[in-house]
Amino acid sequence: MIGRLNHVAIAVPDLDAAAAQYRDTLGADVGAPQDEPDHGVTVVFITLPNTKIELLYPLGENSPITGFLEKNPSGGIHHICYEVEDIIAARDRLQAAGARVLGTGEPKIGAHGKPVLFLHPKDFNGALVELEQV
Ligand SMILES: C[C@@H](C(=O)O)C(=O)SCCNC(=O)CCNC(=O)[C@H](O)C(C)(C)COP(=O)(O)OP(=O)(O)OC[C@H]1O[C@@H](n2cnc3c(N)ncnc32)[C@H](O)[C@@H]1OP(=O)(O)O
Ligand SMILES: [Co+2]
Repeated sequence: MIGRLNHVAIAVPDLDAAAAQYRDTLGADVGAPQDEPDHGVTVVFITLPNTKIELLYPLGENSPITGFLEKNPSGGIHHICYEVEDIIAARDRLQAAGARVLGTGEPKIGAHGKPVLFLHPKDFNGALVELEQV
């Protein structure tokens, strides 16, 4: 059911410094910061030949990554995003298998303008999983 790895997200305490490090030190193709108010984050996408890295920084007062950064003040890998062809079919299959879909259970539009859902990290080996319909 899951397809390609769309991105690996890293929560960072300083978005400009992290973007500069990927651009200047690692020599990567780094995009501009994008505010995602529906998700409570500002993101910077880094395009690699085979996938993307998503740098995450909290936006607003109820950001879902505030607690994560408090626990990991130097930053850390926050989630992995897999592509699916049909996000509703994927959600229904996962819920039938007992996995917890986060939020309302209805997909939101993600940073690429496509529907996304998140799965509880405790149900997936401690790794928060995002699904993106492509
Ligand atoms: C723009 C979009 C896109 O790409 O298109 C995005 O990615 S938006 C990316 C940002 N959006 C999201 O993350 C949305 C989905 N996330 C959420 O709903 C939340 O962040 C949760 C994953 C439910 C965590 O919520 P909260 O921070 O309140 O958790 P909590 O402190 O109660 O944590 C419950 C347990 O989960 C663990 N936990 C929390 N966040 C985790 C993470 N990212 N990876 C692995 N484990 C994690 C905690 O350590 C704790 O374990 P212990 O109990 O063992 O200590
Ligand atoms: Co993401």
